[in-house]
Amino acid sequence: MADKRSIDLYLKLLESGSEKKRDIRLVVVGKKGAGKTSLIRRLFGEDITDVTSTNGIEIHKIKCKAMSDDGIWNKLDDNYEETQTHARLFKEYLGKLQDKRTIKEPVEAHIAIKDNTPVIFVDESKKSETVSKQPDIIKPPKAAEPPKAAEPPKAAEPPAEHPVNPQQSNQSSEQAARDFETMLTAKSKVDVHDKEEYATFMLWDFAGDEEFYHTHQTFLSQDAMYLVVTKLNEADEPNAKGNISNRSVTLFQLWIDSIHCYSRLEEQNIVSDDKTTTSDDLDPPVVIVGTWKDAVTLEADTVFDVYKFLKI
Ligand SMILES: Nc1nc2c(ncn2[C@@H]2O[C@H](COP(=O)(O)OP(=O)(O)OP(=O)(O)O)[C@@H](O)[C@H]2O)c(=O)[nH]1
Ligand SMILES: [Mg+2]
Repeated sequence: MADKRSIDLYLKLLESGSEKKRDIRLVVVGKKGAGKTSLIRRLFGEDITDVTSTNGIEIHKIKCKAMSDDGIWNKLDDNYEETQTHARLFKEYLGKLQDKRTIKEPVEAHIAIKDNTPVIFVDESKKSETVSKQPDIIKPPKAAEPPKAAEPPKAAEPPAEHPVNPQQSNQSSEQAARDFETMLTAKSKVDVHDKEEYATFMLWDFAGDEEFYHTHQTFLSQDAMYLVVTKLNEADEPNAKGNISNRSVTLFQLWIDSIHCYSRLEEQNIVSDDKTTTSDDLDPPVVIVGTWKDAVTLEADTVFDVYKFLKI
């Protein structure tokens, strides 16, 4: 809800928890016409006959569900977004409920309600503190029956219901709990025992046009992986070998340098007993893809020498 109270509450809740970000970004860069879009289409198993030059950046988003154990990532269908949001909310909500129930045993969770006040779960141990801090909260009367022995928390169970003032009970708390449960379990079929993690795989297909280059800098970051695509057949252009003035090769070098401006790991000097060696591990990771192999006329070794010269 967009009222002021809800927004404040929402912002507080945002600060109260955290989760691992599992999104992956793969950025594909290289000279115009190098075959970036064709490569991506091939990777997606799509047709490449109608590929046209990319304008700006084309972003592909693929929703994945990752098995944490075997590392296999599965593509999800279109309604993933809502399910994922609900799963995130619901797991957090359940975690909080379970904490309340298991910290103190037996736990007697009450729902303190006040009109225009968010639902607050008060546990016995903190009752006095909570009540004194929030004097306006109406404490529900104690249940006639003795509190139940602590049970293992059940998955989709709403907060325990206690005999409370009918005016209160009919209002926000129960309704909210019911709505919440319905929304999360019935509609989106969230499996709360689901141990899998969700992530979005984003593939950025950059335009190779040199006019776009200065804007590309804005989008390069260390939290990505890169594919640098280069036309192998242009390595045999005049002066290519050992000559940085070859346009194709220069642009290739430009991309490698630009990406590594964001390097997280400085080149490390590893000192061992007898010698000092240098680690070439650079972050972010870059995969080099040679395209137009079918059009290469030089020997493979000669092409390799051109790129070797660049000391990448
Ligand atoms: N012969 C040959 N043609 C290719 C190869 N890869 C791509 N092409 C062709 O090269 C042209 C340009 O390919 P794109 O995939 O649009 O290249 P791009 O790097 O995305 O180009 P921009 O988006 O303009 O930067 C298309 O006509 C492709 O069919 C290849 O390996 N061999
Ligand atoms: Mg393209």
